[in-house]
Amino acid sequence: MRWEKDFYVVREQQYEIIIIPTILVGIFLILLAVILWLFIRGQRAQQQSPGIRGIGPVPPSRGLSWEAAGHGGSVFVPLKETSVESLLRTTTHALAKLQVPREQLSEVLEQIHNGSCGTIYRTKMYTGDPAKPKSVVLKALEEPTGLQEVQDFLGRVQFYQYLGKHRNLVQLEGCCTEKLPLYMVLEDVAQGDLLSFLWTCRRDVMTMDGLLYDLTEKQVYHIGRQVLMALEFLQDKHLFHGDVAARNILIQSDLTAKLCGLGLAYEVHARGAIPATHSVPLKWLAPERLLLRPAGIRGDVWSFGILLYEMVTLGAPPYPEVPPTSILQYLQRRKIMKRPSSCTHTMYGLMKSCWRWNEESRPSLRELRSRVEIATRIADDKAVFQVPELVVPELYAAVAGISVDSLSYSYSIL
Ligand SMILES: Nc1ncnc2c1ncn2[C@@H]1O[C@H](COP(=O)(O)OP(=O)(O)OP(=O)(O)O)[C@@H](O)[C@H]1O
Repeated sequence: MRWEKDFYVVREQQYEIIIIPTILVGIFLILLAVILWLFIRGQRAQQQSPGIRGIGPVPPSRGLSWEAAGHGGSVFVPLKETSVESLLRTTTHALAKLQVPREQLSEVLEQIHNGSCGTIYRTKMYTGDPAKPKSVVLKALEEPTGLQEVQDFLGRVQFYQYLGKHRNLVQLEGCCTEKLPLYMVLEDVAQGDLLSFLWTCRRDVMTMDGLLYDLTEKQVYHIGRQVLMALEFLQDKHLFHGDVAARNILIQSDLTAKLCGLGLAYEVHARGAIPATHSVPLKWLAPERLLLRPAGIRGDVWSFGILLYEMVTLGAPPYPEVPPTSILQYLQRRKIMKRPSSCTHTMYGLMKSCWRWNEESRPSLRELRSRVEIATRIADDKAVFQVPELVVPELYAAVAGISVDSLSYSYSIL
């Protein structure tokens, strides 16, 4: 019996000899695995960090130059910052020359539009003589807002800065970007947009704020020529507008035209392509845009033809008999709008050249401008366009395929 007892003692000691080293080796292996995992994770994070921290603009495409895509004049704010405050701190420094002290702006804001990147207000800016404040328009980005929206807004400010001044583009006067709400301060083109002007010309209104509500053929060419000059300016910077329409042209009392609605031009500049989220009313678009093919300045030439149609019809919706969603099929049958009765053959000839299916066959902006200039010489300066029917904005919006909220027409003058 004794030998049996001894045997058990020996076996118990053997277990200890086997189990303890096994546990130790196990712990060692687990520790090694954890250390290895931490090391690999660190390496990966290092490799990925530029992509995670800086979302830069998509590389340019369709012949946009590196400069035009926002790299030439350090136009865009990289999203390196992790909070709105630090982003504003960094960018405000870059935009120092444009900063307008907030106390120069009146606190009384009159809302005039709900724009695509925030509310648009009219207010007064006190720069010199307090008795002579200047009327300005503010595009505002108000709280609550996110980092992406702030970056986008700042990108738009820098886009205006990059564009520089042109008589026929709405001018940036400055900005307030050191804290929220952010403001883009624009010159006030108080008479409003061309579409509202055209609709008012249908009414028995003679003048308002110094603007004569009459439109002759010569004036149509005068406005058209200015729009072409603004487009040439954009083209020289390897840009295009992408949304040429009467609703995106502002006019002054002396019929100076200023192109606004530069949102799409900014998007293309920043991202190198038209983002899928940016919708533009279909009836103004060239076939290549409707077919989602690469767009360019010749698409603006097409829309310029529609703009001429809008002017001679005093703001009628294009293709009134075609539902907006059927416009591509309509154009694919090689159909274009008929000559409005108020339109001369010369002007209709211009429209038709803009509406050539093949974009290369359409005239260049310079060609178009010289044709407009020649046509101006013989254009009628006496007869005013007349359309007796008044516009019902909701009906117009449905036929034109645009949202009624995007119209700036003041109901008070209906
Ligand atoms: N400088 C201005 N002077 C007078 N009215 C203006 C001015 N800027 C904008 N508006 C008014 O606001 C409307 C919308 O302007 P705009 O298209 O520039 O802004 P948006 O909707 O933010 O477009 P986008 O994103 O394309 O710039 C215009 O049709 C006009 O009625």
